[in-house]
Amino acid sequence: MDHMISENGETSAEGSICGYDSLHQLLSANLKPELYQEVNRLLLGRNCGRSLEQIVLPESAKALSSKHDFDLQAASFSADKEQMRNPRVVRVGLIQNSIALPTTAPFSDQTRGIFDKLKPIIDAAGVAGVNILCLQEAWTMPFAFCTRERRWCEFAEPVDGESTKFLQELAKKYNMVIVSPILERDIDHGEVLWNTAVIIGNNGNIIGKHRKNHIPRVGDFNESTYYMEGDTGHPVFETVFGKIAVNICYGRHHPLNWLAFGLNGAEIVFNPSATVGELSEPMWPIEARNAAIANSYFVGSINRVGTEVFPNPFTSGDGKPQHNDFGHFYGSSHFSAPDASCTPSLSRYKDGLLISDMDLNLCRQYKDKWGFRMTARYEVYADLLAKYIKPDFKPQVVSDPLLHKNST
Ligand SMILES: NC(=O)NCCC(=O)O
Repeated sequence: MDHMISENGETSAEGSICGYDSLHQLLSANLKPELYQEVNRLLLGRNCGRSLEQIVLPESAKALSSKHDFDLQAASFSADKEQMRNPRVVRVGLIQNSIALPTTAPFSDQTRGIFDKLKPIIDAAGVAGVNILCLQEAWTMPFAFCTRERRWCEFAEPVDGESTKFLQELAKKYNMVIVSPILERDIDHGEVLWNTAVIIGNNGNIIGKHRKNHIPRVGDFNESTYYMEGDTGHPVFETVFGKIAVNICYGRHHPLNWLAFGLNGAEIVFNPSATVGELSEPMWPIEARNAAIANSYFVGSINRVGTEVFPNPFTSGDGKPQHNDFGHFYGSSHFSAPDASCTPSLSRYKDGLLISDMDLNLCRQYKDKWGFRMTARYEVYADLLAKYIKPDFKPQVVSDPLLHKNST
């Protein structure tokens, strides 16, 4: 197969951009092995000259992936052995998927179709011994927020609704923490909607929830039509497997959002997302990795896959023609680590489960090595931000006096 990339990155009729499935697959298919190894070292970080250690998965997980046609990948991050602490290795999973039925199907069938599609993938995570699993943003529904139509609100459900009940069973069965990002309907507070991640404990209990902090106002991401900025702060959930947090989708563009989860002690931050190629693909591998480095924690990035077509056309408010779809959700879910290493990404097109073993001791090891927390000088920035939010704030700009002399 020819592996050239078209200039505009357009999707070909076969549904793949000139036939490549992921950046790493593109590079490995086109570079000489010694060059690929060097590119890998730079792209994937410190482990990867030696390549990430492989995880041997049980045949039962592999069989589920073949039978139900989803991508199954696994890789392990390494950490140094310590004298005073035992390793704290946890197995973490990310699931990316396309929707199951057309957006014109009855809504309950659409949700049920996604449950049925995800069940074997979650089973695969379970039999593979995953301890913490995260699903994609608004996983129970098509990403209909582009439309601004009210009817898609019907997909919203309470934190203890149908999808939570479905996952509680599986969490209990597999002794697995599950992070479930849904469109939430807060029945007790006037039926208000939120973009929420429900944290389900390994005993099937609900540990808590987090509501998306930053709402996009870009392209067709008309999410402010549906819900408001979250009111839950930056909670870190202490689970039996480690301290986790959730930075939902567009929150990844806000370094202070990442920082806040870090200040609260997160060891793994999940970024369940829904984003499309034209808008964000070049940013995708950079932002999560940067957050993991800057905050000395692991990041799990998840994006849905496929193109979702809606019955009524909508515009992007940019003078371009109306259209019925958002563009291509490019998948590419992956993990990043505090030492700047990351896993190869899942496919741009296919449903998938990515599994990674990570020793959470690496977080402290990298705090000790780089001292970012010690050198951060938070008080300087606290002072600047306190001034910035005041109406009388004046930016600290020192102008060249000649600049103004010359212009008069
Ligand atoms: N779901 C969501 O917040 N998408 C916004 C687009 C982006 O952040 O790439």
